[in-house]
Amino acid sequence: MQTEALMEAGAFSDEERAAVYRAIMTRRDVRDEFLPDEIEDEALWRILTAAHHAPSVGFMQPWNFILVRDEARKKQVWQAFAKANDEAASMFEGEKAALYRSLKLEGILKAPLGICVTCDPDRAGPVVLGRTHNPRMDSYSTVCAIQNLWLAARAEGIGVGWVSIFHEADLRAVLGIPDRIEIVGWLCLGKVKALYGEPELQVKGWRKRLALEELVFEERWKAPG
Ligand SMILES: Cc1cc2c(cc1C)N(C[C@H](O)[C@H](O)[C@H](O)COP(=O)(O)O)c1[nH]c(=O)[nH]c(=O)c1N2
Repeated sequence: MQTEALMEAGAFSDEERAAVYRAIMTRRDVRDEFLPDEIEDEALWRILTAAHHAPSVGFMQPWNFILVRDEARKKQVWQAFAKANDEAASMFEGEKAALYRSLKLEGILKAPLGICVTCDPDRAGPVVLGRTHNPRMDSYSTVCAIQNLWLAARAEGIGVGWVSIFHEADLRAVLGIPDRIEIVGWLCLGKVKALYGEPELQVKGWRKRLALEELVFEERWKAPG
């Protein structure tokens, strides 16, 4: 062990621990609660720094963050969403379809900042430590970065909404993203008036949080029920 490279690893103080869990429990996906106020550069950089400190396979750090503030560009992104969302609505049936159409599933135009998070599979060369047997590991790493960003934003009082209802090719065309780069998420960021206390999809009757007890198994897989 290279002891000179190690840091202290004890549990956090009660207050620090409470703050970490508070960020986790009160993080919400934001669609409609955005305020128009700009996010300060310092806060944005702290949030992006948190994202950049996520774990990544082979420490490849495959992410990029494309910051989009231009209204015309956001309008193009929204149009790509609107097309896909219409298609999505037709995939549900009956009451579910009606409920789907009543949901607002993005804040692309309302949020002052859009961030397209991408994954570059070539960032660390063709053979990556840890990705040798599962090529999806670089995408998973990028998702870890998004989660760090989401939690740091919560601590900064900034809301984040993840929008995934797009044809990837449409977003690629709008943002000039080359084919070899994967688009992992479109994030809407902005200060917020308030947040839902529970997931909005639960509040609006789409789906409830599952009981953790039914999801944790000892030793062997168990079919539900
Ligand atoms: C990969 C991925 C993709 C999406 C989402 C999340 C994630 C992780 N979510 C947000 C999702 O609906 C939300 O996280 C859950 O409903 C739980 O709510 P809270 O995040 O706790 O508020 C989401 N929400 C939405 O309104 N439109 C969308 O396109 C998406 N896409």
